[in-house]
Amino acid sequence: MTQSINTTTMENDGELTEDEVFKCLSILGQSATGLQHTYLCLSVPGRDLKNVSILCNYIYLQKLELPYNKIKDLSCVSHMPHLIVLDASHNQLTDFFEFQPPKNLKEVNFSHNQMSVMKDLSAYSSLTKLILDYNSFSAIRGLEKCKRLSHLSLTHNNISRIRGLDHLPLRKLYLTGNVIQKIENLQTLRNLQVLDLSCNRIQSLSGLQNLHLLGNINLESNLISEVKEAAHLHDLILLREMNLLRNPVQDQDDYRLAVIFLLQHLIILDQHTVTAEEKVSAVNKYDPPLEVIAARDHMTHLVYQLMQPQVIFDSTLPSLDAPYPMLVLTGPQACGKRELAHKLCQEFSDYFAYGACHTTRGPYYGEEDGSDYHFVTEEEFQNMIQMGQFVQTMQYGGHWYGLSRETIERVAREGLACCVHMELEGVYSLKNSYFEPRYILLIPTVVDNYVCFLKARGFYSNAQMETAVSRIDLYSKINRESPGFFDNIIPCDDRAEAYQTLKQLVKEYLGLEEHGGGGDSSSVTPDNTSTNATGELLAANTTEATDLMDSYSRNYQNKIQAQMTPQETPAEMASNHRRQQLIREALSGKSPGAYAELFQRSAPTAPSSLASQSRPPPGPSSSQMRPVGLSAPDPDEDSSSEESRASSGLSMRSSAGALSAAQGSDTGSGPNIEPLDMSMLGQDQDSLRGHTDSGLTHDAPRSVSERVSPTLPSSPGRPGANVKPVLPPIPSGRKTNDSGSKQ
Ligand SMILES: Nc1ncnc2c1ncn2[C@@H]1O[C@H](COP(=O)(O)OP(=O)(O)OP(=O)(O)O)[C@@H](O)[C@H]1O
Repeated sequence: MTQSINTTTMENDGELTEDEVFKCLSILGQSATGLQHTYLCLSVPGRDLKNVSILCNYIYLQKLELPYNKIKDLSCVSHMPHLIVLDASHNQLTDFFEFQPPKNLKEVNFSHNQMSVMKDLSAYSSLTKLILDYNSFSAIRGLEKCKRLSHLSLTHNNISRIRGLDHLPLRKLYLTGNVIQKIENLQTLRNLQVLDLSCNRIQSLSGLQNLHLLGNINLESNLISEVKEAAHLHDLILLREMNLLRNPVQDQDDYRLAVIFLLQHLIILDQHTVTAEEKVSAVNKYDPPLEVIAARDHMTHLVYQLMQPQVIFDSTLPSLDAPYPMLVLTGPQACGKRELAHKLCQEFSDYFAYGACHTTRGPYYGEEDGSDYHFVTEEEFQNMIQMGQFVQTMQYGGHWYGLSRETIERVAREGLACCVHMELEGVYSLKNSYFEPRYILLIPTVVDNYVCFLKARGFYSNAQMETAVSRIDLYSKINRESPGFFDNIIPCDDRAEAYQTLKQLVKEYLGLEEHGGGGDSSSVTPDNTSTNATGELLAANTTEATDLMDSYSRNYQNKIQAQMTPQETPAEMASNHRRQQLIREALSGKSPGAYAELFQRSAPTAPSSLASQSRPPPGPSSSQMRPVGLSAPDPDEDSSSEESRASSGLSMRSSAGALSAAQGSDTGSGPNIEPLDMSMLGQDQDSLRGHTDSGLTHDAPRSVSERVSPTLPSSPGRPGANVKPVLPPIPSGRKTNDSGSKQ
């Protein structure tokens, strides 16, 4: 198809001439085979044209570009039924689409004109792209029938409300530079992929929730002030790019990490690529894995403890090599662990005492202060943290729970092992400490029964019950994925049965029963091979459990880790063998004297590792504590035995001495324990974390077996008055004697 053109060359002021048209006309897209696919295009930009009426003659034009002119009248378009693309941007048009609709008109650009009112565009149903930037529109209207409109740009107008767009197939919507205050009426734009609402007055991101194809949102220069607004976009899993620059929210601490955490699919935030490190930091900060929580908890308490004067707990340090015996019952809330712990401590009162944790929750009916928990205020609890009094803490259900050093100490002073109950996070945390408890998981296996029990208790809201139930899976997962994490697992659907199993197990731990005598009780091996309690399973556990001479065989995890640590030298092995033999003989009554000697040498000895240094004093009530270096010289100390020195950590004695000297503690006065003022140190929790991350890396969470050399003998029993021969090494039996040390 050819266009006949009258080539009159006369040029009037601002009037488009035929000559000009001729020069600017082009035929695009002509196919090699013929003329069928021609695309007739006229482009006359920036000529200060005012009058383009001559174009009435060019009825076959398909693309008309007249930007940067001074055109006020475009009625000539009425004569172009084939027009597909029209660009009349940067002109002086005041009328909106004042021409007969070309049937196939698809793209129109009227930006930078002087239009103020959008009118009905029903007749322009082929429109796919409409650009109306920099006009004076105050309302969006007339687009209802534009059923093919996928690109709409109305930037820099006076639009105050988003409306009139319902059900349009828009993929790109640009509304920059208006006066919009609220994101509304977009929920039917299911195809929307790009949304630009920058430079408006928007305060909330609500209203975007259903736009599931959104991949790019620009909200720069708005009034969004809360990070939590990003949660409205949480379900937009295709969202890859977002811009919140120049919003008040940018001033919030950790804004970027918080948004990255809330919108984990983002690739670009505020025009910067989101790095993998940022993603990991965000998760660690806002939804840390249990290990991370525990490591932080441990580091916090360790640092607070280290800030206190260093003392030795003579009740819990009979030997540096002998971990204080503890039993931890763990499992989801109200699985019966507290009740079972009490029962066990009653029945085995010669061996165990209940360690009451501190909590900020109020007492339930019938709960007595000091018996189930020590009930304290939030302020008291925080003070205790700052005084370095806790071994571990956790928040559960909005309340704090913590096991204080003094709780353990109190039981230890009685010459008993401490039995506590706690949630999984507490277990993780304790595993970072130098304690080596046995962990028994009590797990409901019939969820319905568990739910019934929770309901029957009448304490819990639905949300609390849901949390408790959901944590069953958490415990199971840990048990599945970390074999040996728990030393034993006991189904607790039937409390009486569970107690029998627990009792049996404890007897075996204590060596009060023959191995494998589990009878009908039911326990599960740590690798969760079965829920059926058979004597075989118990026997398997029993073999493990009764080897109390070796703290490294206490659980599989320790064993695995021990295997990964450097092997003993032959000399060390021989030495350890001799010493273990000595201990065994002492326990069996053959040579108590030798064992007692060994034991006594080690008691007043300084900590042998940083972990040991962290055995510091909890609180002012710890009358049993002595600052390191203040202990009276042990008359029985025998410097002749190098082996004994090694086993009792003598190699660190000098450093402990230095510490006490630095404290000026040779006056003999007790330790002056002050709460740690972190602000004085210029440390908040986060910077504290930073310090421990960098400066204290040697204290980063590690397993016990990593911290204590596997070459050291472990778990010797208590000398002398050893009426419970195979009980784990309970400190010194001051319950009945040695009152002199309890001042
Ligand atoms: N120091 C601690 N560290 C971690 N978890 C703890 C600690 N002390 C208590 N818990 C656990 O916190 C959870 C909530 O304790 P709380 O006593 O309020 O619950 P409960 O409804 O009485 O249930 P339960 O009978 O299990 O104690 C329990 O699972 C409990 O074992």
